[in-house]
Amino acid sequence: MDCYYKLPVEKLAMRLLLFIGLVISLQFMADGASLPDARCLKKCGDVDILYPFGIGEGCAIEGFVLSCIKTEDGRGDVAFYGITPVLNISLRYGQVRMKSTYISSMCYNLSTKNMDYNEWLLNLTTSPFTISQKENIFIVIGANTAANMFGSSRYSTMPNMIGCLSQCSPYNSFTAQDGSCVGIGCCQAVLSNNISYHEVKFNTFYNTTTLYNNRSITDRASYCGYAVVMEAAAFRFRTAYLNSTAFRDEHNGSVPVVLNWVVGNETCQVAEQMGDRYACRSKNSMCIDSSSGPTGYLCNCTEGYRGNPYLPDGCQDINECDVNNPPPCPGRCKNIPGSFTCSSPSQSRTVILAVSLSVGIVAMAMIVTCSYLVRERKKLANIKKYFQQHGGMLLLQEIGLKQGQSTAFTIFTEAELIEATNKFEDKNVLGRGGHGTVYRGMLKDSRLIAIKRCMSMIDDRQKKEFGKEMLILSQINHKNIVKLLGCCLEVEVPMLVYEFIPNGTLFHFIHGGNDCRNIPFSTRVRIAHESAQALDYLHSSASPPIIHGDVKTSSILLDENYTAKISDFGASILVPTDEAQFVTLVQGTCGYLDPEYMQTCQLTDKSDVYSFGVVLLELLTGKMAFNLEGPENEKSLSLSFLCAMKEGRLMDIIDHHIQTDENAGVLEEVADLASQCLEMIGDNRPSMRDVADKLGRLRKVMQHPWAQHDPEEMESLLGESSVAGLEMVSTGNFSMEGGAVQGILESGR
Ligand SMILES: Nc1ncnc2c1ncn2[C@@H]1O[C@H](COP(=O)(O)OP(=O)(O)OP(=O)(O)O)[C@@H](O)[C@H]1O
Repeated sequence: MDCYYKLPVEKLAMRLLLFIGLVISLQFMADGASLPDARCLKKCGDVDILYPFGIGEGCAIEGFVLSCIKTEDGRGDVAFYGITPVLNISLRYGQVRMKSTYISSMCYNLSTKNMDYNEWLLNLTTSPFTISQKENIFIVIGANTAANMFGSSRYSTMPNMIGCLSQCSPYNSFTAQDGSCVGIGCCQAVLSNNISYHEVKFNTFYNTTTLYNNRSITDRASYCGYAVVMEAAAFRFRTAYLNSTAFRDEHNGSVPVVLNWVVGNETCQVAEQMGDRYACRSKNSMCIDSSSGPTGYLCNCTEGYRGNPYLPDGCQDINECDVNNPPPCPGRCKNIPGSFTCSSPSQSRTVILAVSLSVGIVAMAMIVTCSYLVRERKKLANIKKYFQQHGGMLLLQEIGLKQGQSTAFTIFTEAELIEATNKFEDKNVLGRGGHGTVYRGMLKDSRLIAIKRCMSMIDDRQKKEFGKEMLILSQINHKNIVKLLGCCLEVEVPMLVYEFIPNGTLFHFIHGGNDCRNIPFSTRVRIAHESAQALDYLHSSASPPIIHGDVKTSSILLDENYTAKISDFGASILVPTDEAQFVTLVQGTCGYLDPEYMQTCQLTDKSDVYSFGVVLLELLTGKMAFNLEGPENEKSLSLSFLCAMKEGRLMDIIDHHIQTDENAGVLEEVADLASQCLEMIGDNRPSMRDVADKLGRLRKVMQHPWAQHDPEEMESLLGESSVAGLEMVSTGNFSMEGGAVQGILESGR
């Protein structure tokens, strides 16, 4: 608004000098300042209370104690410094923004017809605060107002005086304008330095008395003049301030003012030596000498940190890579304490590649290790499972009980057998049977072994009893039976470990090569006798009795002296003690199978006798038990033999190598014995004991050729009348027995 009226100049000497609530006689040092604890308020109203400020004693450094007071309407809180409300606190710049009610004014008093002067002084001398020179400005508002500000600094004895005159029409020819404070209705002057004390004085020569007196009847305007130190950025002149109370009203009787503050009364250099009294507590903080005076200092967080430097650990690392948008590097940004590093895109790629590669390798190594561990664990679980499944525990118990007895039965680990056979190498295969493959192996103590690795598992009943049965079989100790040394139970299908018999099978001996047929008769009878003794032992002396179940020339092995050794009885079964439980297991080999067993499916010791009869026939004839390629009536050796016997053409079928005069009698006896073994009805067959005895006697006869010419001698040798009719044979070379067989074979070649 324009100032049109000229008021008589009247000096109203009303000077209000108030010593304000901000006058604080404080030692605003950090001396022994207590740190705020959890109960100290962190906020009051909208103001964040940042240490060294605090609400109440114990929460602030001396001189920075604020109070949190309810607003008049009771709705909110306001932080006060003394009687002055705090607007906000800046730690970084060491400033506090406050509401200043120290607005000096001069207004025309209707009753006294004079000007009323209301002048303020502000004394901050003993406080840590100074009025910021940079942020504040001295303002004089009025149509005809002149005011001086007398200021002083705590640090200087030099007074600081500023004067400002504001005039506008009608006191001069200029009209005031909104936003313009150039001496027309509004005058402003910068402070010469940071001041800790100031007082305002109006020049009474300039007043609005004339203007008031000249006003029209209806003009009720209040023509006041104002003088104030306030925040420059918060002030914008309006002409309405000239003829109304708008200036005071607008700011609710107060204006913002910015104060500087410092901690301590010393310089950084001194403060840093003060130990506990040094206010910069955070380890990532630094001291800054005060810019508002020669002494006192501020604390700031060092570069790369932010937070409150006045608190221990108050300065926290800034993650520059996160906070900067765009990020501070074109490549890969990596935050490090107090800073960050950048790697160029290509470096980043290399790093990424290297990292991914290492992560990949580590992951791979972990996967391999894990799968190895899982495999090993599974393997161990399987070992345990199979071992238990196959009756290993029972077997261990039994072995424990039988300790001290002569049995040397071993439970082999799979690893031992793998090592012994060089990982079941093909060149160690001794032969492949119907149930599996047999490998030669050598144990650590240089003992040779034969390992039977079966293809399929035995049935469930046998599974449970397997270990136990193995132990029973291992106790069989007969010179003509292959010794079962042990077994391996920790695999799905158990493996059997036998003593190694070096000279192959009887089958191979008879049918194997061109000269093999030329086996002396005595050797054949010896082998038959030894085999019969072994079977008799299984039937009669083993406890419990054992049926071999698969007697054939390929399950009779020959040792280094060509002594017969019955093998493969691991597949045989123990004779059931309960008669009702006759075995219904179908086993045996074509050509050797007991015809009665074929009908009844009941395997008995007489089944072994029948099969042995076929072995006898192979020894006598040199023919195979079953010849698929032969004519119909000659396919089965037993059938063609029985036929020949019946038709009286025995010699047609007997191996011509052994058809000598001296052999004839015993030959017929053996043939007769074979035919008895081949009886259709099991009960009509002799027992293995009978067969073994007879073969034994026949061997004696052959060793005493003279007896063949003396029926009495013969009878006593044979020990039975049936051989009375035995045809006497001339003396042969009977000395070529046992260990001499090899010599025979060699001389026969
Ligand atoms: N203890 C051993 N010592 C040396 N060789 C052996 C031994 N046991 C078996 N063999 C060899 O392994 C071959 C296969 O044996 P296996 O007992 O599996 O055969 P099979 O009796 O012919 O067959 P099946 O298991 O069907 O009865 C035999 O023919 C023999 O040559």
